[in-house]
Amino acid sequence: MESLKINKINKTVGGTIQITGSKSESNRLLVLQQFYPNLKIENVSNSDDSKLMQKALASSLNEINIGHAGTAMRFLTSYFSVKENSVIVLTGSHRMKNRPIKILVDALRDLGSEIEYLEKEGYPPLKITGKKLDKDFVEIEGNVSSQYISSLLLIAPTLYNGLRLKFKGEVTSVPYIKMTLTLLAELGVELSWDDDSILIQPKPIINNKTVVVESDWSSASYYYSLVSLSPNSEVKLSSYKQNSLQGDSVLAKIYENLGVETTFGVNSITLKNTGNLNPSKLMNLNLIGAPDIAQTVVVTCFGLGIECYLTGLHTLKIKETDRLVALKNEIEKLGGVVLITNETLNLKSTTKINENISIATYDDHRMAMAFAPLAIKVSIYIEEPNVVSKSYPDFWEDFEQITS
Ligand SMILES: O=C(O)C1=C[C@@H](OP(=O)(O)O)[C@@H](O)[C@H](O)C1
Ligand SMILES: C=C(OP(=O)(O)O)C(=O)O
Repeated sequence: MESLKINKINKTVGGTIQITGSKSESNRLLVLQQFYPNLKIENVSNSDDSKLMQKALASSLNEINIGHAGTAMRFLTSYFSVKENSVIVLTGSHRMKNRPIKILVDALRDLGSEIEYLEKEGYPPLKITGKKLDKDFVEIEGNVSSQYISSLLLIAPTLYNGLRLKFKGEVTSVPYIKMTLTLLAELGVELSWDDDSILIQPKPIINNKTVVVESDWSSASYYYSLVSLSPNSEVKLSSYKQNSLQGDSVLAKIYENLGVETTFGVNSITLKNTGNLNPSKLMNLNLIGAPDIAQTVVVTCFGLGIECYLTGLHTLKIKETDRLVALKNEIEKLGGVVLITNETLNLKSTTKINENISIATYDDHRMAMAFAPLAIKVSIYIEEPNVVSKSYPDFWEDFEQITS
């Protein structure tokens, strides 16, 4: 097993980092570019997930393996369903074969798609026979993953009559649905969202358009954590904007309470440790709209010795790993106390952090990146450090640059 030792950081953290485009925005735009070839995309994410998406879209093979990339799996299921005259087997990593997809497949079948399960009912791999879909209304459950909804929305303007999508029950990770809708609207697609229904009008062609992808806010979260834990630190990140499509930009607000001030410049943000922290304060947050920053926030609070109570975490169980269990296991190795349910996490406040602990990463990029900032407090080992490439291949070089 490969493992990376990060020695306790003695320097004040500081520097400037350029992070590539959001993987969520990139993977949406890459699908849309297939429908609208006159769409140009700049600052595309260099993540494995976006490279896998590009490779899949360019592939002439009849079996495509998208590894651990959830958005690629979900978005391509709809994409290949409407790609006429194609028969594709869409598969992924062992974990992907255990991430549910039934809700999306049922919705696509209701619209007329031909999709078969090749192994376990409700899970990848899928055999998808592309065809023209002529229905224009579908109902879908919204509480398991917003990616199923985004996936349908991405093909919606290519359907002859567009699509009316009605939600059953509560909808999770809503900012990601808004991101999809905003990108469609930027391309000129007419749409509306009223209560439990989204209506997308057909749009067979668009005018020439260039979209510059904003850099990835989920990747920025690890610098928020570092700055919060490192007194007097200051880090500049580009290219970011105040009016973001990414729900994880809520970081700026959340970390105000964790001693980090965010200043928006031209295309950049500067994070500064203010030292304004009330260590007795309980961080009580609902992260239903920003599930990917849960690990970062928990580890920051642990490093600061602050109790936190996070809710809205039910989707964490079906991500790259069961992130609730993974967080509990690893924080408890470091000497913390974590109570979890299927949708909440309560970290108790502790003062001591065990040194030289080896953090398991469970094939989850965010486990590796979320625990790295604890090196401000203690020397730590990160197992399988290369997992970071799923979303942020340059993470370790960038981390090294500002911490040494
Ligand atoms: O649509 C997207 O780009 C994403 C939606 C979220 O998933 P869920 O909707 O499954 O929570 C998020 O966790 C994932 O990293 C990216
Ligand atoms: C959950 C994530 O990705 P996905 O669901 O696209 O695999 C993530 O990047 O944290």
